[in-house]
Amino acid sequence: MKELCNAIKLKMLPIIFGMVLVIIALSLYIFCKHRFAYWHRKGVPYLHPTNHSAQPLHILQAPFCILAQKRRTLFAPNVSFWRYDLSPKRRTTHRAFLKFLKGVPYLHPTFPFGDMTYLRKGVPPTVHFSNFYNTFKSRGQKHGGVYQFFKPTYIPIDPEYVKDILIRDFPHFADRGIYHNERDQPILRNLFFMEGNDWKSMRMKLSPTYTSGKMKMMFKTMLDCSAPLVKRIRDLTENNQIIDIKDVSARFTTDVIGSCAFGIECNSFESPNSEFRMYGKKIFEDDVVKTIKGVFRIACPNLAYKLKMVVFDKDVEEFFSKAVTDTYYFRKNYHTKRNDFMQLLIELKDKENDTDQKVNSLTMNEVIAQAFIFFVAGFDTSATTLTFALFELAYNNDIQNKAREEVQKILTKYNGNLTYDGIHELKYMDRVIQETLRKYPPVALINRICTETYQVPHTNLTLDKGTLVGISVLGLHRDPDYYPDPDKFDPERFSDENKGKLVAGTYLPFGDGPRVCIGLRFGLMQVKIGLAMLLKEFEFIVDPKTLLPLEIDLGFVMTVKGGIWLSSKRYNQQHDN
Ligand code: HEM
Repeated sequence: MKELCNAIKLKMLPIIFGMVLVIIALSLYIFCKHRFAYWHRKGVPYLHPTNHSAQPLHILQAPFCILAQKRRTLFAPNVSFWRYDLSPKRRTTHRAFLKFLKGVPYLHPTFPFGDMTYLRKGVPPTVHFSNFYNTFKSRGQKHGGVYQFFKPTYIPIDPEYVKDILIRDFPHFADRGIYHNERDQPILRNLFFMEGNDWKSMRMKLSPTYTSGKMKMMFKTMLDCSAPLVKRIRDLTENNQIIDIKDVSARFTTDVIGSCAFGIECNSFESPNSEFRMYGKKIFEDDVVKTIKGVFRIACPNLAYKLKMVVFDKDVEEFFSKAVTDTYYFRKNYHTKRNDFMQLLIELKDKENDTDQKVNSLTMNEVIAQAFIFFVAGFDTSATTLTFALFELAYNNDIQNKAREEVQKILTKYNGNLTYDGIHELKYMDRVIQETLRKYPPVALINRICTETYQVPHTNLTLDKGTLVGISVLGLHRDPDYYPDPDKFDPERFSDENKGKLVAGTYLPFGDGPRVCIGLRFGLMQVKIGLAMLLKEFEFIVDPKTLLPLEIDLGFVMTVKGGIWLSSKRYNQQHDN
C-alpha cells in the first residue's frame, strides 16, 4: 500500500510541478498584459522592448508569447503585449522565438525590464532615453511612451510639449518622481527630492541663498580654491605627467563646494584621501549591488519603501551629518561667521527660536539635508562641465587660443587679477561653456511625474496621475534639427547673433521652469574661474590615452569610458622659446 502511494506521489509530482508552472505563467501573463497595455490604451506611440540574447529567465516568457500569438484576435484590440501585433517582422520574431524551445538563441521581448534593456547591454539609461528620443523623432512622432520595467513613462519629443511640462503646466508635473525615503534617511529631505508644498516652501526659503549678491560674496572663497588646482597642473606639467582631468576638476569643485556649503577646507589636492573627496566619489560610484538596488527602487518603489530602502550609503549620511553639525556648533561656540552657504543655512536655522520667523526656519536635519544636496548636486556636475570644456579646448586649438586671449585681455584690464566683474566680461568663455553643456549635458535626463491628471494639448491623450515623464536632454541637445552638425563643437551657436535662432525648449542643461537648477549661477561661476585660471597659464592638448571618439559611460552624471587624459605646457614658457 505504501509503495502504491509512493508510486502515485512520484507520478503526480511532474503533474503538480507542471500545474504550478502553468499557474505562475498565467499569472505573469495577466499581470504583464495589464501592465504593458497602458500606452496602447492611451493611443501613444510606444516601443516594443526587445532583447537579442537568450537568458534563462526567458523560458518563463515562452508560454506567454505563444499564448499571446494564439489569442491575438481575442486581445489584440486593447493589448500592447510586447511584440504582440503580428506585423511581418514581428511574426519572424515569434518564429525565431519558437526556435528557443529547441535551445536556439532568439530575438524576443523582455521580461521584466520593459524597454529598459540597458542593464543587460551596459548602455547608460541616459543614452537609452536619447535612443528612445531618436526613434520616436525619426518616425515623425511628437511624443512616445516606454516602460521602465512596468512603469509607463511618457517621453515628450516636440519642444512645445517639453515647455508645457516644465513651465506652462508645471502644477501637473511638480515632482520628479524619483524614489526617496525621508523616514529612514533624513538627508533625503532636501530640495532635490522634496515634493509638493514641502518643496515649494523649501525652495522659497532657499532661493535668497543664490542671488547674485550672495554669489559675489562667495567669489573670493571660490577663487582661493583655484590656487591648489593651478599648483597641481603646474607640478604635473613640470614633471611631464599626463592629467586625469576629471579627477583634478572634481578635486577643485569638491574644495569649492566643501568650502561654501560646509565651511570646511577640504584640501582635496594636498591630502589625496581627503574625506570629502572620498565620500564624494563614493556617492557617484556604481557597482552591481547599487545598480540592482536602483532598479528595484524604480520598479517597486512602494515595496522598497516598506523594506526601508534608502538611497545613499549609511556611512555617507553619517559623514555629512557630522560635518554639518560640527561646523554649526563650532561657529556658534566661537562666534565665527563666513561668507558661504553654511552661514545662510545657519541663519535660517536660528529663526527656529523666533516665533515670528519660525515658518521660514529650518530644523537641524533640514540644514544637514540642504548642505548635503548642494554638495552632491554641485560638485560632480560642475567638475563634469569643466572636464568636457577642457577636453574640447584641447581638441580645438583655435578655440582654446581665442578663449585664452579673452582671459588675458580681461586680466590686463583688471591689473592682472581675476575679479567678480571681470569674470562676467568673459563673453566668449560663456559661449564655450554653453556649447560644452549642450554637447555634454552633465544631467542628460530630466525626470518628472504627473501629479494631476493631464490632457496633452491638442490631442485626445490624458496622462494619469503617477505617469512618469523622461525628458531626454541629450536627445534634444544632439538633434540636428535644432543644432545642425551636432557633434561639432561650435561656441558660435551661442553668439549674440545666433542665440535668437535657438528653439525654446531644446536647451536644458539646467532644466527649466520652477524646478530649474537652483545652483546654476554658482555652478557656472566655478567652472569659469577654473577655466580662466588654467588657460591663463597652460596650453592643453589631448593625450593619446584618451579613447576617441569619446563613449558615454554608465553613471548619474555623464562620464566617459577610459576617462579624459590631457597633457599640458606652460603657455608663457612656450611663447618665450
Ligand atoms: C554645471 C553645473 C550644474 C548643472 C549642469 C546642473 C544641472 C541641474 C539639473 C539639470 C537639475 C534638474 C532641473 C530640473 O529638473 O528641471 C538640477 C537641479 C538642482 N541643482 Fe543643479 N546643476 C549644476 C550645479 C549645481 C550646483 C553648483 C548646485 C548647488 C550649489 C546645484 C543644486 C541643485 C539643486 C538643489 C537642484 C534641485 C532644485 C529643485 O528641485 O528645486 N546644482 N541641476
